Amino acid sequence: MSSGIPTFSDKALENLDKLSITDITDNPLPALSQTAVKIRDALDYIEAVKARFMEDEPEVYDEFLLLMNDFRNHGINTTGVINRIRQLFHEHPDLVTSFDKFLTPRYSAGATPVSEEDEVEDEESEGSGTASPGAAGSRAATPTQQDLHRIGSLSAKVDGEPTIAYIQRVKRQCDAETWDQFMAILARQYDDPESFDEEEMIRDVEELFEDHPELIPGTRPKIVITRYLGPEAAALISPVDSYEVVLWPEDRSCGREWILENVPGASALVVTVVDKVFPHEILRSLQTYGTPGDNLRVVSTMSVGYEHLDVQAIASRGIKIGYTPEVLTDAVADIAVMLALMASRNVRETMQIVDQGRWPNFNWAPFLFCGPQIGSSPVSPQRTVGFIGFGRISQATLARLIPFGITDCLYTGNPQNKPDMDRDESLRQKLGLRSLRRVNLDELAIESDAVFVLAPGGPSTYHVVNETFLKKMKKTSILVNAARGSLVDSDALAQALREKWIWGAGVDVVEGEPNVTQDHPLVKEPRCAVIPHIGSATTETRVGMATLAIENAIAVLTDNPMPKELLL
Ligand SMILES: O=CC(=O)O
Repeated sequence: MSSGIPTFSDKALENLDKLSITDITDNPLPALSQTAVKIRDALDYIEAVKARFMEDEPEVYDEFLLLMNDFRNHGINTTGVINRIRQLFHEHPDLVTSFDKFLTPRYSAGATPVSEEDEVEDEESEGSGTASPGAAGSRAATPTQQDLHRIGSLSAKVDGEPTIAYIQRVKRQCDAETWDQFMAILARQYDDPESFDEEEMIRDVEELFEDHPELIPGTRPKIVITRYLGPEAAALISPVDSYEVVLWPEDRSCGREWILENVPGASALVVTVVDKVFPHEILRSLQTYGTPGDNLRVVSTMSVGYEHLDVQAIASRGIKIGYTPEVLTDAVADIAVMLALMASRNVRETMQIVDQGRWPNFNWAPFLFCGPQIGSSPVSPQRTVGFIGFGRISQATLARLIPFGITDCLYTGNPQNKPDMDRDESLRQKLGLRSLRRVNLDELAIESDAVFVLAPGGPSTYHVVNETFLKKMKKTSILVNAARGSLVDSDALAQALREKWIWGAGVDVVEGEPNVTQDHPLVKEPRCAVIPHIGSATTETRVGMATLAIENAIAVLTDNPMPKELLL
């Protein structure tokens, strides 16, 4: 069938007890009752619509779900829903055809819009009994309008959470026996529609999920957010009230106690780069609630770096991790260039002259405060930049430096990854560089006029810039760190500046931050421009990061692919 909705033999219309989500989604079915087939057809249809539209036209899928909900709540009648489906899917005739299979012959007979008279007549003749097993007869597994009402029934009860997502959540979070009991409760409404009592069904489901309160229909997945992330991000969570949002209300870091108190029962945890308390404590805290990771499905950080997360521990519990690469590339590349200029042009020291009111007594002299020019010039026709790490941010920084007159580029890469000569050659040509080469750390230190540290933190890059490295650098060179403090040995850098092994430094990150005070060795060095980790701090970038962090979390909760999942 073109719709992707399978048909079933009569033999398959048996044995409701054997129904499970595996039957519904994964395997050829051994034997299904008529009721089970109907449920499955409805779910399959919703899944097919979702697959068709979710990626490129999510609004069509949303509209379809709303339509089903409206129908279920009698906000629209059968004629209305049929006509709207035909409009909505007018470019997808297979979906219209599949939908017709849910209808009685009267409605499905033609593709032309149906009239109000048809509606009245049909509802009179159909009554409520057509969904009962006894009425299956020749129409076998074809659900009726009544069944269509029921497609929406679950979604209404889960407070806006799409039916499929709710059912998949139940499947994921309960054992096989509970799942079978759940399906049996749902199937009752199909088997005996006349005495079906919705309140009773909800009560039974509530009782069934006594130990899993988050699965009770109407109980929304809980999202814990450690900081208000601005109106754009907030708008992503609030419109349908699909989530129970627990938000730290103050404009300062929430601290570990607050996270530990609130994370039990949460399905998603959204954090920032300053929330360093997990995962050990959090996972321990979850143990008091249930098996760690049972409820918590995603940790989403509003940062590209993830050294504050024990990613291995989180991932090993099946919890997904979201992060925010790309959106901050430009902002961090801007800061890297700024720090390079600040370091080479003595900005820290010269601004202090003004700040301290010493300008009036400042004795101008031809070479006072002169630093190395960042780009090439007739006096120094070659200028080489070196990048420790050559990812997106390094490449964006390099592109920004080209107009200054950079002539050559060196970089070090992750030893696990092979050099990509073709990529390097095409980048070299594109940027008009004389050379662009991957080298080892020694060569990079020796040859570069400016070294940019832009690699991820963590054990494999710990103190790559140390005394040995700094001693190899040119006396006129500068060092910029806009990555993570842990890559640079602060004491060695302070000594290098003090003893003039290198010219200057600019750092946005310092090991041990934010505990960096006036007596920190780097702060005491006038040739070191220190700024407090503001690399991504443009309004546009932070909005992008905040919304991406929330989108990552919501994607997991709605069983969609995460826009930016950290894959280990
Ligand atoms: O440092 C900032 C980030 O990791 O996003």
